[in-house]
Amino acid sequence: MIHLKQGDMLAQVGSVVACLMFVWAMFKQYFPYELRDRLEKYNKRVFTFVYPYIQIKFHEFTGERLMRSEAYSAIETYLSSSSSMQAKRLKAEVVKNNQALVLSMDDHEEVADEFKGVKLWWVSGKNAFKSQTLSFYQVTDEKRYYKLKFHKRHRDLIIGPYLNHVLKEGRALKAKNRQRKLYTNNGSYWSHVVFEHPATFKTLAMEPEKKKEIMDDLITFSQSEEFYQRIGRAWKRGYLLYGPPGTGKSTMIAAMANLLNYDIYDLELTAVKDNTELRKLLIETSRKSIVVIEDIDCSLDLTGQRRKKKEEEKEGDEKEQKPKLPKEERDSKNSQVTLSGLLNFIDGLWSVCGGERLIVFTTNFVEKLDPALIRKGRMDKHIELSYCSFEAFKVLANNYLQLESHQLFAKISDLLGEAKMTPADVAEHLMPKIVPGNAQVCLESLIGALETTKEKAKLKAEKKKHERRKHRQPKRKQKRQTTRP
Ligand SMILES: Nc1ncnc2c1ncn2[C@@H]1O[C@H](COP(=O)(O)OP(=O)(O)OP(=O)(O)O)[C@@H](O)[C@H]1O
Ligand SMILES: [Mg+2]
Repeated sequence: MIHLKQGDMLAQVGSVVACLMFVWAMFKQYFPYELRDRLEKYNKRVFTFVYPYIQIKFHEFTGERLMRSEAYSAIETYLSSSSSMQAKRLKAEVVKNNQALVLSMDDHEEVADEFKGVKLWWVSGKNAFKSQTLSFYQVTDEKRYYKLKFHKRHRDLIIGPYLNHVLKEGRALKAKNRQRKLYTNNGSYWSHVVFEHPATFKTLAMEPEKKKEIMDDLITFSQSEEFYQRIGRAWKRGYLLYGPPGTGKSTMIAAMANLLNYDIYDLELTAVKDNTELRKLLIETSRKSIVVIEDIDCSLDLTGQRRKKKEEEKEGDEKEQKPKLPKEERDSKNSQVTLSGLLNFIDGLWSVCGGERLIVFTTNFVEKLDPALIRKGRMDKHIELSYCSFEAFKVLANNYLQLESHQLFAKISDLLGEAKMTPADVAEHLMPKIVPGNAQVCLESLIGALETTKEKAKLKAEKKKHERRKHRQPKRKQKRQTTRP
């Protein structure tokens, strides 16, 4: 970006022309009708000849409800890098939990930009209005805007590719700088806290190849805006994380958010009254977000409702032409989130919202879920998080004890092959408790726990076998008695 005085000159030429236009508007009524018409016709030509520049204004607040314009805020961020070099008066804002400072140009400053060899100018301005409200103090409303100026011969380049470039760069910078949030819903309203979970894929205990595959999948997804647009599909991807408690499903969601810089929306379905509320909540999610429904099997009777609905439809067919209930009555009967409501939103709603979104379901019992809910296309990737393998243990040992290898690793490797222990339980033993940093004590404690688990599993299996045999014996006796003459 470069700074040019030409922008000031343009403004001056512009104001002279504007004055002339004003004078013309005041006095044109004194001209004879025919002459006025002819002059009016040439007026525009003269104006564009003298001042061949186009101006576009981007207001900070738009719409009836005066929402902060997304374009304005993207431009503000985009210009922050150039304005800190060019503008003389700057505004400073602290972002990312007081860890970074972002500078943007103050009001009535001007910076120049260049795109594909074409020069253009951005001016920041504000209009001040006296507020209508009665108050002891005089209140003024300030309406800020950015004005973009460029030569009319570059109209197509600027309105198309350049503005796209500005919005894209601005959004990307904003995503990088912003403080991420964890949202939870209370009924149909989201409330949020700052999201600062330290989990990353590096600290996630999992087989390296599986981890790499998931990370690649996520990164590919986040870079595929054009691909999704080309194939005409909403830019979203569904993940189903399943496995026993304590195997890292929630930890993986935090790692996903940290990898992609997304907000997390932890959706409590049981607190959502009906499909309308569900739709409202989902429309309000940000452009880069992960919508999480934990323990989907417990969230609602999602599995049953579909079946019930099918049965109702069947009954309806049988009874044929039964008079329909009025709409309100029908709605009040269905005033709960249904499986079909959830499926509709996964399939259709996001296609109109734009932005990149992940939807993640977690469950301890994948077999309980309705196949329609988790079919490919809805839940694109099914990831099983299971008991701790030796590879996963090595990650935990590195995280907790900063150990790459140890003489006890071989024994632990054997035991992990025979005993089922979750990463959460393994991690519990790796917390230095007695002597901080004493790896030997931690590893021995883990070996003790693994041996106990193995022993317990063995006893359980034997007990089961015994019970099965006991169960079979009376049946055999019964059979013999019935077959005797
Ligand atoms: N794969 C893992 N890698 C690293 N830490 C893990 C892993 N699995 C579990 N942990 C540790 O165990 C704790 C519990 O894990 P987490 O909450 O992610 O389990 P979960 O699978 O979501 O369990 P639930 O099904 O009960 O919700 C975490 O705080 C984390 O420290
Ligand atoms: Mg969990």
